[in-house]
Amino acid sequence: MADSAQAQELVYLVTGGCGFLGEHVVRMLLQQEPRLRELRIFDLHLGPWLEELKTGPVQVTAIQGDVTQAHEVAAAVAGAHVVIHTAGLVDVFGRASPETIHAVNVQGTKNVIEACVQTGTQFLVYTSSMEVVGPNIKGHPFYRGNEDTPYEAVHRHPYPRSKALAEQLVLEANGRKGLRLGGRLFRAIPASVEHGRVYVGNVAWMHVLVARELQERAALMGGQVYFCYDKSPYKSYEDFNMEFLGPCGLRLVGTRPLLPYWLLMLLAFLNALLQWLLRPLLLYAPLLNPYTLAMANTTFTVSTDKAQRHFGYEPLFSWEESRTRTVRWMQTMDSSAQ
Ligand SMILES: NC(=O)c1ccc[n+]([C@@H]2O[C@H](COP(=O)([O-])OP(=O)(O)OC[C@H]3O[C@@H](n4cnc5c(N)ncnc54)[C@H](O)[C@@H]3O)[C@@H](O)[C@H]2O)c1
Ligand SMILES: C[C@@H](CO)CCC[C@@H](C)[C@H]1CC[C@H]2[C@@H]3[C@H](O)C=C4C[C@@H](O)CC[C@]4(C)[C@H]3CC[C@]12C
Repeated sequence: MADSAQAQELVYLVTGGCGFLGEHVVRMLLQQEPRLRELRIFDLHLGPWLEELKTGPVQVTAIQGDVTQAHEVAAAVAGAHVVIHTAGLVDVFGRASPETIHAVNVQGTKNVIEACVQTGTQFLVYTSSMEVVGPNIKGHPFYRGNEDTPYEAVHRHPYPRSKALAEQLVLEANGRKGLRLGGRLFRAIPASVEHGRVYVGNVAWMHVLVARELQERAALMGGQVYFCYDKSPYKSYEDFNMEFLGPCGLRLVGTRPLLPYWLLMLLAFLNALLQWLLRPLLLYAPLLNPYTLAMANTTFTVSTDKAQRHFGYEPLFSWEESRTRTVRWMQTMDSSAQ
């Protein structure tokens, strides 16, 4: 728990607070934000683990709600000093309709912004996504770029489109008055295709830090975009995954893709066709579709220190700690699944 020497007077709201990132943000706030008086956790699905948080000095308020419902959002936001908006629908597999993705990611964000404006919450931190930038539909690589690197962001897929629209809304609102195994995997992606990954604990820490520093440095930080980053190595999507799957007993076969790209693309399109044909009967949402294959085969990594320069961000977890914690998390997930 955070040091209680400082006055506890702040009310934080975390939307999507029971999600993968949201839970880390919630726990990080309780550990790292000494000024916290109340922590509101707003989510469509509340987790049972929230109960264990209610024994500490900070008032933890669980709110079951839907960001697409403006009145529910307004009620949750009212009186909060800071809102960290992570609630979102992450779907590149075709599980949800484009309309649903838009309703949650765009309209939901609109509702959060309007609630902040209407109830006078000055500080809003929004969790965007690398896909707001790319890879674009032309497959242009983004090689170790930063927030200022020019890149033609062109999207047709519902998820990146929704994230780009939502991010734009947030930026436009800035300044508004009145916001295991022993298996083998067969390489399918060239090892040379770098993909950016960041440990969730460092992403959560960056959210907490930016929310705190934004209150003191609004002139500098307001309206800014910050890439999340840490010391995670630059690797292909599959090689990076092996950092965690290897210790769990899996092995990646092949130094080069075992199947030619055209065959993977054919399989991806067959999956998309099957998804379309089966939709009236059942939800078929495989990992491999034209969009995910293009994502996995397009170099997209960042190299920046903007967050360090603007608000002193340094990753809280080293690469070694991040890897150890992730492997441990995977092993607990595997044992609970058995
Ligand atoms: N996981 C990633 O790799 C990644 C990378 C970049 C950005 N993001 C962004 O981070 C945010 C969190 O992603 P995550 O990986 O934790 O996903 P997640 O699915 O684990 O968490 C999302 C949370 O939002 C909640 N939610 C969904 N719809 C809601 C609604 N209508 N009303 C209220 N709550 C709702 C879900 O119940 C869930 O708890 C998202 O905005 C996502 O776009 C995720
Ligand atoms: C072709 C397969 C052989 O192994 C590999 C398919 C991998 C894909 C399922 C993933 C490749 C890139 C991933 C996405 C990327 O890491 C960034 C994302 C942004 C974030 O906002 C949400 C998750 C995701 C879209 C992520 C999803 C999984 C991939 C497409």
